Amino acid sequence: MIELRGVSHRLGQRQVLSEIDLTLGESRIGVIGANGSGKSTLARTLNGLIRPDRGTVLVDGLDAARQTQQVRRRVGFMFSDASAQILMPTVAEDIALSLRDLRLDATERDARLAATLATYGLEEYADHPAQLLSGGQKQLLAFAAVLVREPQVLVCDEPSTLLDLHNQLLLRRTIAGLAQQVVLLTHHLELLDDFDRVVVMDAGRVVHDGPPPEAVAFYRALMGERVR
Ligand SMILES: Nc1ncnc2c1ncn2[C@@H]1O[C@H](COP(=O)(O)OP(=O)(O)OP(=O)(O)O)[C@@H](O)[C@H]1O
Repeated sequence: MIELRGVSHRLGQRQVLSEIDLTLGESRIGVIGANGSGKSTLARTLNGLIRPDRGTVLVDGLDAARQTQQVRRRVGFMFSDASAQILMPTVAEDIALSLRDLRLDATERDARLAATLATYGLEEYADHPAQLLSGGQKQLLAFAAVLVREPQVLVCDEPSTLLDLHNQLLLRRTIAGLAQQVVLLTHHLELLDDFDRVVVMDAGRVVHDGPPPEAVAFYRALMGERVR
């Protein structure tokens, strides 16, 4: 369970988040809104990547700004550019790096690595140069590297931006199959069809919060007004 209480944040002259109160308990939650509405900033507060100026973010009662290490074990974060998340030369090394700070014994570490490679169809690429994977495969590697840590929550910031239609469908299927709670920021509104809840942001505030069809309709109407 994630709770945001009175979360506000300024970046430069701009009030990027204003008094956000949210309790996020559903299994699949989408966050939508115009460019610059504050989605990424909000997402980054969920695992302590950004410490808000005011208010608190609690993950299972842990303060994301203070108990950051414990919160990061619970909340995995995926950035939109999968290439930027690749830190090691090969696929297996990159996934293994994610496990390093968990201090698992060698048997457990190898078992998790093997199971994760298999789950994401990356077994035959284990020793492959990670930067030479296709865009979709890099996305799968990014999923693997985050999920091998077995977080309880996965926050994905625009994971579909660079993907073709086939890989978007693959992403949708991958997300649908996850045991984790998922918070997904996206401009691909169709990814949210089967979600439990969609939060609409505008100018740093939550302006709508509800089931996907209503939330998407609200967002479309809001954007429609702006282009008139
Ligand atoms: N380091 C910074 N300094 C000043 N302003 C910033 C900084 N980082 C982001 N901003 C501003 O904060 C606002 C919110 O940005 P944020 O990335 O959270 O929006 P977003 O809703 O995720 O946008 P997008 O859909 O384009 O990814 C934007 O106006 C952005 O220009």
